[in-house]
Amino acid sequence: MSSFRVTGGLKLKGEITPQGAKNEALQILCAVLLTSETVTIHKIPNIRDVNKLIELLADMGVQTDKIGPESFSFNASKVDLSYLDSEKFLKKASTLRGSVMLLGPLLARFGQGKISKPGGDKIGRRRLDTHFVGFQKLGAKFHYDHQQEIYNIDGHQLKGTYMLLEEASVTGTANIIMAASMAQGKTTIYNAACEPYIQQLCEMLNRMGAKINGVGSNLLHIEGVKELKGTEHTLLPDMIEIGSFIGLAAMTQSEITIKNAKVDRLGLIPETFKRLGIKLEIRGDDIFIPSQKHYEIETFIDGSILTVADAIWPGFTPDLLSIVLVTAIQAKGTVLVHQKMFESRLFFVDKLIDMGAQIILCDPHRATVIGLDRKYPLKGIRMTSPDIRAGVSLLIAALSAKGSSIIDNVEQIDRGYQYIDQRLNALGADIVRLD
Ligand SMILES: CC(=O)N[C@H]1[C@@H](OP(=O)(O)OP(=O)(O)OC[C@H]2O[C@@H](n3ccc(=O)[nH]c3=O)[C@H](O)[C@@H]2O)O[C@H](CO)[C@@H](O)[C@@H]1O
Ligand SMILES: C=C(OP(=O)(O)O)C(=O)O
Repeated sequence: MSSFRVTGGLKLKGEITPQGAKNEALQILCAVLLTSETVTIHKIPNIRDVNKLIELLADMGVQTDKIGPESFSFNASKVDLSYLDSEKFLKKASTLRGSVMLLGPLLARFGQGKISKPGGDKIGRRRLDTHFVGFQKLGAKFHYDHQQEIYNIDGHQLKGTYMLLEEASVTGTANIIMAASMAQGKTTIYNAACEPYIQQLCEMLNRMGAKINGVGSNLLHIEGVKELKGTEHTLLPDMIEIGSFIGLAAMTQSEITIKNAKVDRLGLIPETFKRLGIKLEIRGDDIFIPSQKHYEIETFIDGSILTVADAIWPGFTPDLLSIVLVTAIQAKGTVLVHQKMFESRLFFVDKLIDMGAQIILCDPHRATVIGLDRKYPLKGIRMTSPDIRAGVSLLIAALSAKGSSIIDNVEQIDRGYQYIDQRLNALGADIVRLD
C-alpha cells in the first residue's frame, strides 16, 4: 500500500493538460473485441484500471502494441476464449468495474461470455441488472453462479428488439449497444445513458461500420450489421479530472490553466463550479482559473440554500460531487451536496471534519457544507483514501491545509489519475510518494 506525504499551504501555478477519460477508455478498450481488424486508440491514460484492462485483453490473445506515448493498437483476430475459464482471468477481471463491458462484445462476436463480479469503487450497491436484462431481451441466456460469483451469458444469434431500460446505467448501456451492434435486425434502446463516454463509443462504432442513430440522446436506434471493421479513435479529455483541477485551484488559491479541455463536451461542470463562486475564464479550448482568496456560493433565486445534486447525463455527474463538497469548504456560504445515486460515497467527510471543515452529514446521501471563507485553514492529518474521488478530494484538502498530511491507500487515486503527484508537483505542489 502506497501513501502520499503532502505538505499543504502552497499555491500552485501553471498549465496542466487533462489525461484521456478513464471511463471512456474502459468502454473503448472493450470494443476492440468487436472486430478482427486493427483498432488504434490515442490518449490512453496510464492509470491502474486501464492498464489492467489492457493486460486482460493481451492475456486473452489480443495483439496489443504500444505505438506512441499514449497510443496503442489492438488486433483481436485471435481470441482465446478458454482463457475466460481461467482463475487468472476471473481474479483480474474482478478488480475493476470496466471489465464487465467485455461481455457485450464477447457475446456479439463469439456468442458467449463470462465474467466474475466486477470490482470498482465501494460506494454502495452497484447492481448489474440493466446489463443482463438487456442481453436477455436480445435473446441471450443468462446464468449467475452465486457460489463463485460468476456471470455467464450465452446467445448465438442475438435478435434486435425494443427495450426500455429500467435505469440509464452507463456501463449497462455501453454493453447493450455493443451486443446489439451485431445483432440481427433493429434494436431500440429507450432510457439509454448518454454520457460523452457513450457518445464517443457510438461514434467509434459507427466508424467501424455500425449503424447507430440518436447518439447523444436517450433513444438509440441500432441496425445490426454482420461485422465491424478497424478504426482509429482519440479519447476525450477526462471531464472528472478537469472538474478536480477546478476544485483544486479554488481550494489552494492557485492560478491554473487547464489546456485543451474540450469545453463544449463538459455539460454542466463549469456552470456548477461557477455556482460555488469560482471564476472561470474560457480561453479558446482552455479553462483559466485565477487565484481567488474568496469565492461565494450562490443561493437559489428565492434566496434558499444551493443544492448540488447528481443526475444522469446531461445532469451533473456523481463522480464530481465529492470534489464539489471539498471545494465548498473554503467558500463563503452554504451548500447542500446530495449524492442520489450512491449510498456510501459521502462517509469520507469525517476525515474532512477532523481537518477542521464545517460539514454536517445529514444522512448517507446528503451533506451540508458551511464554508469557512478562509477564516482558518484546514489542518494536516493522516487519512486513508476510501475511493477514487474521495481520495482526490482528500488530496485537495491536504494541499490546502496547514502542515503536512499523510494519505494512505493512494492506489485508489492511481486507479483514475495518471502521475498525479508528479503533475501537481510540476505546478508547485509538494507531494511525496511513500512506497
Ligand atoms: C466505469 C464507469 O464508467 N463507471 C461509471 C459508471 O458506473 P456504472 O455504469 O457502474 O454506474 P450505473 O450508471 O450503472 O449506476 C450508477 C448508480 O446510479 C444508480 N442509477 C443509475 C441510473 C438511474 O437512472 N438511476 C439510478 O438510480 C444505479 O443504481 C447505481 O447505483 O457510471 C456511474 C454513474 O455516472 C459513475 O459513477 C461511474 O464512474
Ligand atoms: C466510481 C468510479 O469508478 P468505477 O466505476 O470504476 O468504480 C469513478 O470513476 O468515479
